Amino acid sequence: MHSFAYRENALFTFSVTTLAFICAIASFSDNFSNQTPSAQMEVSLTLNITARLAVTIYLEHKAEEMEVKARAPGKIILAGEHAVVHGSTAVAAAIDLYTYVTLRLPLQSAAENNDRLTLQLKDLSLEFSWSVSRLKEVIPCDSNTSSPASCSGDTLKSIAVLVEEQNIPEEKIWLSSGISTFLWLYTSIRGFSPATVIITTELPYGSGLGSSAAFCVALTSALIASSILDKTHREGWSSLDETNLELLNKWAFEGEKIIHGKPSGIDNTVSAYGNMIKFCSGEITRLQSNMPLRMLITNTKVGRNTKALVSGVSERTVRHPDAMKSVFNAVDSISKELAAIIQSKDQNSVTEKEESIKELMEINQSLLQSMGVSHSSIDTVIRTTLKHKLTSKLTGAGGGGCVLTLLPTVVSGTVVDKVVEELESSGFQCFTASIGGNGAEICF
Ligand SMILES: Nc1ncnc2c1ncn2[C@@H]1O[C@H](COP(=O)(O)OP(=O)(O)OP(=O)(O)O)[C@@H](O)[C@H]1O
Ligand SMILES: C[C@@](O)(CCO)CC(=O)[O-]
Ligand SMILES: [Mg+2]
Repeated sequence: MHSFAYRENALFTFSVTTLAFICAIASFSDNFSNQTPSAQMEVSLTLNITARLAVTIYLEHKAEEMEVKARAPGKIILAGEHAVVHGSTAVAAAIDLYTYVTLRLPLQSAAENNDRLTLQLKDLSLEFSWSVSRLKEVIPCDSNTSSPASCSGDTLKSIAVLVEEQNIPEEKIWLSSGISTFLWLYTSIRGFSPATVIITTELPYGSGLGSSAAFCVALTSALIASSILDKTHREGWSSLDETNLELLNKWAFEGEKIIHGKPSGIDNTVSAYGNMIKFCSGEITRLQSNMPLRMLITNTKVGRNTKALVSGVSERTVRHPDAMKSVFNAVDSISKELAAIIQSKDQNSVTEKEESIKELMEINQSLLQSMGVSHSSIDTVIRTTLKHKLTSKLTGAGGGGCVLTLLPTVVSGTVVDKVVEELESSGFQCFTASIGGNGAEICF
């Protein structure tokens, strides 16, 4: 297991460094005054470096645990939600609201005194904890695979027993799928080992901004980062390399399957890779926006659940396959056109491009309505913004949740303030977020 290798490695380096340090001190006292100034400088430098290394490694060795942090962004879907599950193209962008994961792994001696896996959801003041032996007893061993695999129905049932034992408060029962996903991802990637995992998020839960994907991506990033051997301390956040990004995206997709049932993969992909993407049947095209894109995000605060909404659309598709096929085809065209406009370098004025985007959003919203995923709260936001000549569409799974309103460059701050005031007086919550930022990042 990684923590063992890490400790052994640290011990070895510690011994070698200490030896070098002692030798350096000995040579310092005997010969230092007889050396040339440049040789004296070299000895001082060696002493300095070895001393620092020894202290760092001593502290690391003395530390009882190793800590890795990761974060992953939420997203907005500009066009194509739901239809993307049925093979249409969709366009999504990362936003600068993140889910953060801190993974604390006890080193070997401390692990002997602590055999628990603990999950802390800090924003909700909730903590869940299992003994490692209980996890081993209940979760089948075949779930511990080194490459991304789906969680079988039987394993999920076993995990559900472990979640039930935690007596989640009734009003927070919607967390069950997230906690099952946590247990599946953790035990699959790190096996049955003790740890404390702390989660905080800036994203509203279950509101269309990809809280489930950001949770899966951030958690997987931290788990994968814990097995990267080069843990040289770096300032701030850094991205993962392409191989690890691909790996974590596959795991996060498996996690999303537990929460969503039948995800398209767009949410975990945009959270992992960041920026703006065009996505169709697993194929990712990274988009380079060539125009300013400002969106107001309104959270209707109407709770909903992506899994139920996605399966509602699938049921409608089974009942009316031909009609729904036409709907999905229309959405596919909308997404492709939108991606082309955003990327276009032609001389069309920004205003013209914004007019086209506005219309595409309107058509997309009508098609989402025909899929049965809109909601009266979404209609209220659309009507309110339309009074100010602004266009809105739902984003994510709909059924409540968040709504996007395009803010064209010509729209003044006064108009935006008025719209926000009106929306907030209806009990909604408005915010803006920067679009197209970084994807998953880690920090040691
Ligand atoms: N920080 C978190 N900690 C634990 N579980 C989480 C967290 N964030 C999301 N979840 C899980 O994800 C579920 C919400 O996912 P859901 O897909 O329904 O909404 P969403 O991802 O916010 O919206 P959308 O899928 O439309 O973008 C929650 O009920 C919970 O189980
Ligand atoms: C509704 C949906 O299209 C987007 C949810 O953000 C589901 C998915 O693509 O997995
Ligand atoms: Mg989701």
